Amino acid sequence: MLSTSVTPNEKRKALRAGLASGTLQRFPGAFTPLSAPLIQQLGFEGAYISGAVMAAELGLPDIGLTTLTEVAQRGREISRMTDLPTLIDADTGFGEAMNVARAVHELEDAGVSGLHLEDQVNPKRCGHLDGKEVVPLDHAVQRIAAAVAARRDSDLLIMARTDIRGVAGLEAAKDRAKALEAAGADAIFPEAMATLEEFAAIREAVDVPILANMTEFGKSALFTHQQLQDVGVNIAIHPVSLLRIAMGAIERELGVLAETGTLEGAVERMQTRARLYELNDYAAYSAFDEGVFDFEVPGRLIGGAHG
Ligand SMILES: C[C@](O)(C(=O)O)[C@H](CC(=O)O)C(=O)O
Ligand SMILES: [Mg+2]
Repeated sequence: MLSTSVTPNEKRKALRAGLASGTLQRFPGAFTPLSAPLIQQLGFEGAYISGAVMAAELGLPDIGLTTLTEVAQRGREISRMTDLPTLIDADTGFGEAMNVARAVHELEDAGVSGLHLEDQVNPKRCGHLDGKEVVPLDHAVQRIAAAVAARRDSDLLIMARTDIRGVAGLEAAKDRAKALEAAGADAIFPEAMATLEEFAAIREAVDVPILANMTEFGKSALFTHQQLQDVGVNIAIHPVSLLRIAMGAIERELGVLAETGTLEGAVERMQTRARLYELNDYAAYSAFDEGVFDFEVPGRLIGGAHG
């Protein structure tokens, strides 16, 4: 009820343990706070909080227009709704090294378990588009070093994302991954890897956990969790999938309403009221009410029907 009873530090420790377990950690993108308990109930190991989704929900393209305030707020809203670890997209860190430090503090206070910082120039773009640019190595290293130095909880996971593969190829991605690991990154997010062999090459290049981004309509084929685990990937994200599924269904059913004037025929495909109330733990609130409003003072019942 209200919020998870698992503390941010407990989630951070769970994230690190999962990444070290040798079992692929599966992190679908929670596109709303309500989708976080669904991810948990279906048995996934964590929830990803996508920057592209936050931008899209605001009707913005994924080019770094969301503010740290908006991102931290969403990180808090989603993290409070699940016992699972949450990994958030911190884009390029909202500016230079000092801005990165501030972003780490705000996201840490929001209760996320980990964050990733990318080496794109500002304004950034989706990592699966062409025409990206990355900052020089020393600038990318500076961002990670600033983040590692700024965190107050040493269990907060600082993940370095590099977009350089799409700019300068796989060898450059291996070199940059090593440098970012040396700068203190706890994990590496090699963006837009094209094949399983490329993931295997990054796996061989670094000792820290690596992430696979299984986003649709991008540069990577949609490998299965088993395929990714077999080449040593430690965590797979499906960042925008839930938003895409939801918006696809919404567009289809709204079309039916526009055409027929009723959604009667769509009800069977909808989430039921009962299921919604399960997800937001409605019963716990009723129990809380009863406990509070039927509080008994000797000789007198306060609130409820008698208060
Ligand atoms: C992972 C990502 O950074 C995100 O914001 O979710 C995006 C996802 C996408 O655009 O499909 C990305 O740059 O890959
Ligand atoms: Mg992003």
